[in-house]
Amino acid sequence: MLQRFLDPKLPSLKICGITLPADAERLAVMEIDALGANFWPKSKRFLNPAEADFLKALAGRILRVGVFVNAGPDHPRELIERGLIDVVQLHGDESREESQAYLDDKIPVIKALGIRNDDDLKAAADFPADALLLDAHAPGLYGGTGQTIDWLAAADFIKSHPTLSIILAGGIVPENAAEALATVHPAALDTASGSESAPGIKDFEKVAALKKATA
Ligand SMILES: O=C(O)c1ccccc1NCC(=O)[C@H](O)[C@H](O)COP(=O)(O)O
Repeated sequence: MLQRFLDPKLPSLKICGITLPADAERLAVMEIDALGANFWPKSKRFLNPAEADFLKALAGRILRVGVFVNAGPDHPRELIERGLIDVVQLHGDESREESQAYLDDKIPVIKALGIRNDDDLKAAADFPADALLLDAHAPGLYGGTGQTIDWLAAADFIKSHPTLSIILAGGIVPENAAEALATVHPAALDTASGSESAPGIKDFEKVAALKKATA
């Protein structure tokens, strides 16, 4: 599933920040490629791992990504072992070594990077991960801000690094998703605030419009 999700010829959609079992089920029924569940306790979209067993039933139907911020090595692995998630998304200040350790353990890993400028993009190029998620720089918040990054710079970066798998995040909404794909050509789009009616509550009119724009 990860391979299909990251295939640049078939742009994918990841809906991040799900908190409700019914929303997760509906995303799977709609054949959305991936969902993100946020296990950072300070997120407005925090999903308590003790209440996340509903993710098990979605195995094989939708790629399940667990979002972590500076969680250390054990917590993400525990959720993988519990069968709740397929992929670890490191969305904090995690080091190259931490990310490499997931690759060494054959655990799929996405590293999110807050992008301010070209230097941040250059530094991203050799980060060890299955995919890089380019997000807006958000000190203290880390993600889910609705802020966009410089799409033209991201497009240049992708063009000059054709072997990298890049997910574009930050301020993706139904109104700009098609343009984001046409401009940047990422393997996938990722959205949290652009697909909800309130933090952690998905708006399925927006989800349907996002799916249409990425189809
Ligand atoms: O959404 C959050 O609250 C969040 C908090 C801390 C780290 C990551 C977080 N979200 C992860 C995502 O993958 C979001 O989709 C991404 O940051 C883009 O968010 P948005 O601009 O709201 O679409």
